[in-house]
Amino acid sequence: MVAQVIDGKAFAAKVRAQVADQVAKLKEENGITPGLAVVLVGEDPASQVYVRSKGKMTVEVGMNSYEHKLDADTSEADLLALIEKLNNDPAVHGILVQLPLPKHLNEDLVINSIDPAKDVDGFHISNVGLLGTGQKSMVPCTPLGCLMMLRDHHGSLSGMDAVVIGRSNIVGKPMAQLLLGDSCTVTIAHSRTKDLPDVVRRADIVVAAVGRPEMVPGDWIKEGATVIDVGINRIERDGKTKLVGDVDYASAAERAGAITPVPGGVGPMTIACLLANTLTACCRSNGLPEPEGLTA
Ligand SMILES: Nc1nc(=O)c2c([nH]1)NC[C@@H]1CN(c3ccc(C(=O)N[C@@H](CCC(=O)O)C(=O)O)cc3)C=[N+]21
Repeated sequence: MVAQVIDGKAFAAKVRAQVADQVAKLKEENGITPGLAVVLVGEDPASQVYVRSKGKMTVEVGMNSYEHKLDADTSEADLLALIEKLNNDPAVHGILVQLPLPKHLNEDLVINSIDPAKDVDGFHISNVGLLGTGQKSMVPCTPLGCLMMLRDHHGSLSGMDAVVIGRSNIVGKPMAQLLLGDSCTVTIAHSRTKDLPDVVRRADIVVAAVGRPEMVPGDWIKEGATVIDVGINRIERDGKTKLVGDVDYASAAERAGAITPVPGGVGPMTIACLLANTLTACCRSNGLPEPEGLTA
C-alpha cells in the first residue's frame, strides 16, 4: 500500500481561514477583537522562531497579538505578576507561556496561575481534569490538531484501535483522552512498554509523540493504518540539518493507509488550533455561541 499523505499545512490553512471568517464576524457584529498574549522567557532560538510565527499568524487571522519577551533570569514573582496582569486584561482572551521555561521557574506553578478560561494551551490542571471527565474545556493544541485530521480522514473513529506512543502531559495523555472520547480503544505506550513493535502492529491509528528521530520503523505499522507523526526532530544528515519526525517516513508510507509528513503535518495544525482556541475562549468569555468545527 502507498499511503495517502495527510496535508497538515493545507488543512491548517483551511482552519485559519475559518478562524479569520469568525473573527471578522465577531468584530462586525459584536465589536470584539480576540487577543492572544504569548509570553517567552529567555532566548531559546527554536522558541523564538515559533513565537514569531504564532504572532504573525495571529495578526493574519485578524486577532490582536501581544508578545511579552522576558529575560532568561526573570524571577518567578515577576512572571506571576505579568500573568496576573494578563488574567485581568479584558483585551486578552488567550494566554500562552512558551515551554520549556528556564530551570529556576516552576512550570506547574506558572501554568496553574493562568486563568483556566484563558489557558489556550489547555495545560492548567482544571482543563486537564475537565477533559478527563468529558466536560467542556480548553483542549491542548497539538492533540486537537491531530484529532481534527483523524476525524477529517475517517469520519467516525468509533471502535478503532489507537496506540499513542508517548505519555507527556502536553501530547500523549490528552491525545489518549480525545481518542477515548471518540470511542477508540486506546493504548498508551512508552519507553517501558513490553513488545512495543507488536503493540503498535495492532493499531488502526498510530500517534507517535516521543521526540526520538525516526524511532518507529515501517514494519511496526499495520497495513492500511493511519499514522500521525507528532515528532519534530532536527538532525544532521549528509552534512545538512534536516527536520524528521518520530516515524521513519519512507518505510512507514509503504504500509500505512495515510500518514502525516514532517514538516507540513502536525506542526502547522498546532498553531492553527492555538488560534481556534483563542477564538473559542473569546466567544465563551463573551457568552457567545462557540465556533463550529473548531472545538473537540
Ligand atoms: N506553551 C507552549 N505551547 C506550544 O504549543 C508549544 C510550546 N509551548 N513550546 C514549543 C512547542 C513546539 N510547537 C510547535 C508549533 C508549530 C510547529 C510548526 O509549525 N512546525 C512546522 C515547521 C517547523 C520548522 O520548519 O522549524 C512543521 O512541522 O511543518 C512546530 C512546533 C509549539 N509548542
